[in-house]
Amino acid sequence: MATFNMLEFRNITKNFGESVILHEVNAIFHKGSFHFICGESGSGKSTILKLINQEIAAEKGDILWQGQPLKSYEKFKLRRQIGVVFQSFELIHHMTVLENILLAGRALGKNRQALLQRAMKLLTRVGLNGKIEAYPEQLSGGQMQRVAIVRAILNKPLLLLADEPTGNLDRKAASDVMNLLYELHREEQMTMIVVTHSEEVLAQFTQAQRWYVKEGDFYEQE
Ligand SMILES: Nc1ncnc2c1ncn2[C@@H]1O[C@H](COP(=O)(O)OP(=O)(O)OP(=O)(O)O)[C@@H](O)[C@H]1O
Repeated sequence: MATFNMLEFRNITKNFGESVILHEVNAIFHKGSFHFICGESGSGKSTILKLINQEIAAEKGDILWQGQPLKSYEKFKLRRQIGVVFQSFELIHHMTVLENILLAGRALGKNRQALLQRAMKLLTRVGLNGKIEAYPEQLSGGQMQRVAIVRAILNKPLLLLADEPTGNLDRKAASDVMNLLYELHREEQMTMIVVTHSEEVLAQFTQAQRWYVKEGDFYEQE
């Protein structure tokens, strides 16, 4: 049987106008692994997540997902397989915690009862089962991010992308959210790629793989 890497960048070049963000970079992300993407502000960290999530396209090269060019997948299929968490939580303010979470599942056409069960299990797991009827504005930042994480993993994606998930949180909430992400990665065998520029976060997880984006290059720290 053919073997393939879960996610692979092959000779990817990405420019914005005259700025070269990535120049012929290669990278491999294995199934079940946990990665940080680091680098200075403006270096291209979010750009890498946006390329994986097909929000933007590369000028040159291929991104392979499960051995096939990412661009050959239908978007809705990728949405089931790749979850995303943002710095700004991106919750819908007029919807309750549970409605926010179920909306993502419904959009992907899954059975409501199964989704509800999974949502309740995850909300209990992240300590928010008492908040299902609350609205986002009634939650702390750390709680909002936990809701966003539950929403992103409701459909058991193979890969979770997180763009500065602790960027809007105080030190304690940031540490709790990062611990939660790492634990969920272990419990759900979910591959994760987390963008951060926080030295504190990096110091907390020395076991994770680190990638740096710098002046068009994208490389793994040995
Ligand atoms: N749609 C776009 N059009 C033009 N330039 C862009 C676009 N998106 C990003 N850029 C530029 O590309 C560079 C990399 O942006 P990116 O958001 O990936 O950086 P980053 O490393 O995530 O930064 P930060 O840590 O500040 O969030 C920046 O100089 C940015 O201004």
